[in-house]
Amino acid sequence: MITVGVLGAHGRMGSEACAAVEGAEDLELVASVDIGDDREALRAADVVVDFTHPSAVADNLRWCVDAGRHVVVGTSGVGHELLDEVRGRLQPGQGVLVVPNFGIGAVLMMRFAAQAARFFDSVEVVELHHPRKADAPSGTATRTAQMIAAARAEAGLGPGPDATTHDPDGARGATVDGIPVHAVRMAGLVAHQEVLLGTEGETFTIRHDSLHRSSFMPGVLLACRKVAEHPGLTVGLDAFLDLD
Ligand SMILES: NC(=O)C1=CN([C@@H]2O[C@H](COP(=O)(O)OP(=O)(O)OC[C@H]3O[C@@H](n4cnc5c(N)ncnc54)[C@H](OP(=O)(O)O)[C@@H]3O)[C@@H](O)[C@H]2O)C=CC1
Ligand SMILES: O=C(O)C1=N[C@H](C(=O)O)C[C@H](O)C1
Repeated sequence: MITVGVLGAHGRMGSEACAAVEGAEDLELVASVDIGDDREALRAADVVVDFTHPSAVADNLRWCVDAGRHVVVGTSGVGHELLDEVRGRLQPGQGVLVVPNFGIGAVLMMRFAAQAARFFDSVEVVELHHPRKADAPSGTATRTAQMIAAARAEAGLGPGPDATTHDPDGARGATVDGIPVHAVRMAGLVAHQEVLLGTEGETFTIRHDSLHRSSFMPGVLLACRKVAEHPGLTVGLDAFLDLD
């Protein structure tokens, strides 16, 4: 039996994760912690799962690592600096898994986007989410853009063609590692993303839709089961899936 604690337990993802853990025969939910609660309860957990807020995740992650817990981070907004710091804080045998998106389709979308990126002149990312989301661009879009940029750099490709010289309102969107990223917030949506690729006479669109937060739960449970078997810091669920 693997014991699990959830941070952000009252939130949209945290509550879903608590229910999923409670429904799994090989996992036991031993701590449900939300804002204002004492994190000490998490010491009873082999694995702590964080679904809190981009402004809270760094402090939580430091606390969990220093408490010697294995950690699964679902919260968005974990940047390179924090990853480097965490790597240096880890104790031998301790596993931390940071997952921009637990959906299997989203993991594949990111992979396929990176695979396709070198074959097209242009590539842009459009992420679409529910309007209660705190951060933009999404963690998934950021990770996708980073993977695309790395693949293009490896192939010796730079940014896509773009004649824009006048964009006073930022209509061309943000850029992540040089890749344009656009964020839509709209009532009725959950979590969606399109990767648009184009070259002479041809376009290619990769789209993923999470229609319900249950889509993330198989990935969350897999992460809880496997994180202790992967000591060190891992980014992305890919490493825990047999994708090749
Ligand atoms: N990796 C993935 O596959 C997915 C990741 N996410 C990410 O997960 C995060 C949470 O999303 P979501 O569940 O929709 O957000 P919610 O706002 O619904 O839930 C967050 C919960 O965490 C609580 N909280 C905030 N700060 C702390 C803290 N310091 N300690 C403990 N609890 C805290 C909030 O309390 P209060 O409301 O009182 O502030 C709230 O109950 C986001 O970063 C989101 O992007 C979401 C979906 C999938
Ligand atoms: O806030 C959300 O809802 C989601 N957040 C994650 C992100 O920022 O990528 C994952 C998914 O997109 C849902």
